[in-house]
Amino acid sequence: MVFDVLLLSPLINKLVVALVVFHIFVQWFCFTQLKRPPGPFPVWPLVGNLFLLGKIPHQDLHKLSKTYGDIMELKLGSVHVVIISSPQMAKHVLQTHDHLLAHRPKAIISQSISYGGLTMAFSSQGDYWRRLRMIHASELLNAKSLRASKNVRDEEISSLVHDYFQDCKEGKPMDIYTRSRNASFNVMTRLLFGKRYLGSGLSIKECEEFSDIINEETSILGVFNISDFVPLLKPFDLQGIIPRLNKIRLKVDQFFDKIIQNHSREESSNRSKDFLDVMFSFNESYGFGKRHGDNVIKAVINEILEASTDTSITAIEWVLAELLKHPKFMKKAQDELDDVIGQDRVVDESDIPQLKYLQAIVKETFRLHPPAPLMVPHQNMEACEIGGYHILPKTQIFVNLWAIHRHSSTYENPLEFNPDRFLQTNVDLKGKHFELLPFGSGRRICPGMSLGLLIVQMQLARLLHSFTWKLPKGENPQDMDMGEVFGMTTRKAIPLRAIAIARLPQHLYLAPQFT
Ligand code: HEM
Repeated sequence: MVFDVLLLSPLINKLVVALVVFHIFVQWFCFTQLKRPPGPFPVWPLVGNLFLLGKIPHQDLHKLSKTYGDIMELKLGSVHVVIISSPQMAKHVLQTHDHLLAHRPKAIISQSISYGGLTMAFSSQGDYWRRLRMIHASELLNAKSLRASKNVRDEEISSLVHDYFQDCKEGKPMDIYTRSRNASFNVMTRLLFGKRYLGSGLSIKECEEFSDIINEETSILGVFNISDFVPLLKPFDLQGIIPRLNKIRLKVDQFFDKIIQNHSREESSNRSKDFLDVMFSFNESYGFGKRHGDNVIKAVINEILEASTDTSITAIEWVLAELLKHPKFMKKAQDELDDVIGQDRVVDESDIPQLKYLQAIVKETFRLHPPAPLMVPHQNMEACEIGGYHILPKTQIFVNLWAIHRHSSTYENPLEFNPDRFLQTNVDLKGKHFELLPFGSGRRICPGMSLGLLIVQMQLARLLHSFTWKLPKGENPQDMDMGEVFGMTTRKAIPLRAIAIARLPQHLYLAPQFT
């Protein structure tokens, strides 16, 4: 109605046309004065290049990079965005100019979920962020802490294998993502505050509460919020995001408040120190009051749970999907497991270094299906240069792993799933080889890389060693849908369901005795 009135007025029409022409002229002028990265032209007022992005942005950006190059600039609404699509350019961003480009943009959803930027991923570089990284490294994620928590991982994986074994007798297809997620959630909640939450035999109400929170958070974190890019639209909240965020925040508050209270009550008893205790000391050292301190704890614990489970389970689901699609690689992995482990014991974490083929499969899957294909956006506060191009201050930098991992300068037949390509190379996943960066690189590199890798490699080793996997009757490997759905992590659009058939002696499937 409003648009109709506007369009009917010739004067307003002329004014709009004049403004658009002026806007395009200003852009052209600025563009020719400074050497800015190439990008689609013209850039429309208000929306910029927003209409170029569809449902799966990393794939759209990959296509655009074929026209505009390995570094390109887009304007999404009023925000300048630079997209990095080659290993060489990624090295400029994550190594050469890392110190300038490791800030984070403030977005409505991430600010709310992180209690206003109190988490590691969404706080800007500075003392608070540095100290958070330090305590994560020294108290939870370093080699010594990982060795100390081995029994927790062993128990949860054995429990997962036991559950699969019980259910596989019926020969029904099983949902891989949900089961695997429960196992790694339990690992994390036990490390963080000494409690198992998800899975069989536990308080149904608490489990459901917890599952709900996590599902809602995962789903909203994957929403592309138009108000972040077109601030004029912010008051209208066209996607109805604010009420959803308020609801989530209330649930997260209630859930974690209970955990913090129970933990404080148990303080006097003789339990061993966990990560919540570490966070209480962190708050004390900063002199945070009760209210702010509790928010810090809720934000940080919530982030670890989100960051650690969805990413690793997404990877596990993709590996199994690729192996079901390419049974010859599944056979090679199982032959290796039989050679190294045999069939009269289960896999142990100490076996992983010898499982070279399994490691190659994991690398190849991370290459084709990086769980976070656009990483977490970086930002520069000051103007700088990348690869000879001028970058305006406060530009959002997206490193497109999906494009980098398919770059023809590095990979032969880049679209083909072929783990053998990693057998003769020294390329690892630790952020030093810019052609394979599923965990990022530089100062923002994923602090949970070692734990994430352990979860992925161990679950896969146990699942492949313990079971033969088949697609449900009537489903053909060649016809398997490998489509993606964009979100906080990029999952398989059609969740994988597969049939497991036990392949080891029965006593290797016993339920663990939880410590
Ligand atoms: C397969 C598993 C995982 C993958 C693929 C993964 C991937 C990533 C990526 C790509 C980033 C962004 C790097 C950047 O922006 O430059 C990141 C950041 C982060 N990850 Fe992970 N991650 C995994 C597991 C974990 C685990 C197990 C934890 C915690 C226990 C964790 C905690 C974090 C945190 C806190 C950040 C933010 C770091 C910062 O901004 O300083 N991740 N991860």
